[in-house]
Amino acid sequence: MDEPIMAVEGLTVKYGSHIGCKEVCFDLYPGEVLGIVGESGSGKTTLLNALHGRLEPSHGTVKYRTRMGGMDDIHAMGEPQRRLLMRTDWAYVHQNPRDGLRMAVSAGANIGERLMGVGWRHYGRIRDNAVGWLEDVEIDTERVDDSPATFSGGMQQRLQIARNLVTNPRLVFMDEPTGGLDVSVQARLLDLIRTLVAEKGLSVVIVTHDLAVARLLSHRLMVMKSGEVVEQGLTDQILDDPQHPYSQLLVSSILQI
Ligand SMILES: Nc1ncnc2c1ncn2[C@@H]1O[C@H](COP(=O)(O)OP(=O)(O)OP(=O)(O)O)[C@@H](O)[C@H]1O
Repeated sequence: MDEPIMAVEGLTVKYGSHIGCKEVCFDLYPGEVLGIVGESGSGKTTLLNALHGRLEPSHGTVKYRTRMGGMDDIHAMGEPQRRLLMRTDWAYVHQNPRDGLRMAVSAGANIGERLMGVGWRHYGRIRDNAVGWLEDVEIDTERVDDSPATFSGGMQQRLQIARNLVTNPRLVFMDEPTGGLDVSVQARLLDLIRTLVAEKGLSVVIVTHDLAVARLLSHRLMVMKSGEVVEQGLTDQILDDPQHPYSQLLVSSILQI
């Protein structure tokens, strides 16, 4: 079996005396998609932010397997090293594409500048790559010089995904990537994400309150309530036969998924 790409132990975040998330433990393996589900306020975003270093834990560790093969504690490393990971190995897809895109520059530049950030310099190659990615995420390549501000919500989200994946990250964090979109747009986007994740063998941690999204994308699920993980396991197992009363409540609140 592969070695984990991320290992999380006893991760706890407090806001003053208030618990954001408590004693979270899991290993994430290459190519695995982990869904974090739970109602609003259950600690999903707190956990996601602690995983990629934006939030400092009160205790516990998050270790990440670098390309060199070692496991580095991401809270012990310096900010420059974390930023480098964010530019190269990691990607972050925000719920609101405006938080992950630069609206003042063209769609092509949104993709191209990530490549420049990892050292690409040849304009023609950068542009060709950007155009290729627009095709991959089903955006009309004639729109390459348009500002994302002129795109629909679904197009903006697809552009954000292209901008994130162009540098071939190994680990992608997603925060409600289909939230706020129409159901039909959501379905197409989910399909695209599922295809890209499988094709590129990405490891993904995805936060969602939508169990249908979790069912479609994730191999494994973690159910959170009041900052604690109340159940974790294979997605199908949890959704078909939830053991914890809170998971049972979540699942029964969905009529059909
Ligand atoms: N900056 C903060 N300061 C104080 N408390 C916070 C802060 N951010 C979150 N919390 C609290 O921590 C708990 C977990 O919040 P969090 O945002 O992680 O939940 P969530 O599951 O992501 O919710 P949502 O789905 O609504 O985004 C909540 O009780 C919330 O009020």
